[in-house]
Amino acid sequence: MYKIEDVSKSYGDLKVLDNISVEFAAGKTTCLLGPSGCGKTTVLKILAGIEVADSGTVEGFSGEDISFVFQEDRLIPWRTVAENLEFVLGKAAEGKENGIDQLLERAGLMKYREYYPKKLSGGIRKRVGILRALIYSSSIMLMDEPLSSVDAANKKVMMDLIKEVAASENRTCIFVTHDIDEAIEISNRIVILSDKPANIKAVLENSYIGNPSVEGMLEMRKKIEEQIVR
Ligand SMILES: Nc1ncnc2c1ncn2[C@@H]1O[C@H](COP(=O)(O)OP(=O)(O)OP(=O)(O)O)[C@@H](O)[C@H]1O
Repeated sequence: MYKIEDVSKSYGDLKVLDNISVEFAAGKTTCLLGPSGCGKTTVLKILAGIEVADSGTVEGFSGEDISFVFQEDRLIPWRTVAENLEFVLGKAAEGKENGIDQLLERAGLMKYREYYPKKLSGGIRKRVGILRALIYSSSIMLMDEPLSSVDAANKKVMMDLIKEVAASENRTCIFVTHDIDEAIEISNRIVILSDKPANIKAVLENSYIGNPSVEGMLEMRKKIEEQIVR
């Protein structure tokens, strides 16, 4: 089990997290859903060890292989798309060209294989960043609004890919978004955060995931909206 317990964090006088406790089920996807600026990125950074909590405990993350999709893309500018993907494989890259090409094909990005990042749109750079997180054989994926500048059709393709890799490789995924539909589509559990200082408003088990019924989705959406307006 991965978890944070009673975690608080301030930046100077600004209290961002107020005694937050969340459990993240291993091999499942947990969504952190909350308004812009409430502290979602700060939670991910604490999980990754990039920021340190002022108080509270973080369990299970240290020493794990983590892929982190940052809000802004962090592709290496002097490497092509394919080289950016190869890079995270390190020595394991040999013989993996097929895997890289399959992933590029699935994501509809094959034609950008030899492009350098500066020639790509923001949305395409984000999609390459997601592929990089998927191809790296991490046990934990931390994703910070990875689909924010991706158009609707490609969003669907990327979500299906993330779900497929997370399920087939039993990865623990923590996915940050402020988009309710994304949260419903991708996660097993949805943690709803209140505005600053962020605290847990509700934790909903998402019975919709993997169940394509529109009614199920609408019902889930209603449950979330009830928590958000409260
Ligand atoms: N290093 C920092 N120094 C000072 N303030 C910061 C720092 N990082 C974040 N903040 C502030 O803390 C608050 C929470 O930021 P955070 O990025 O965690 O929110 P978020 O929920 O991820 O927001 P968004 O959805 O807009 O990315 C914001 O008000 C932000 O301005």
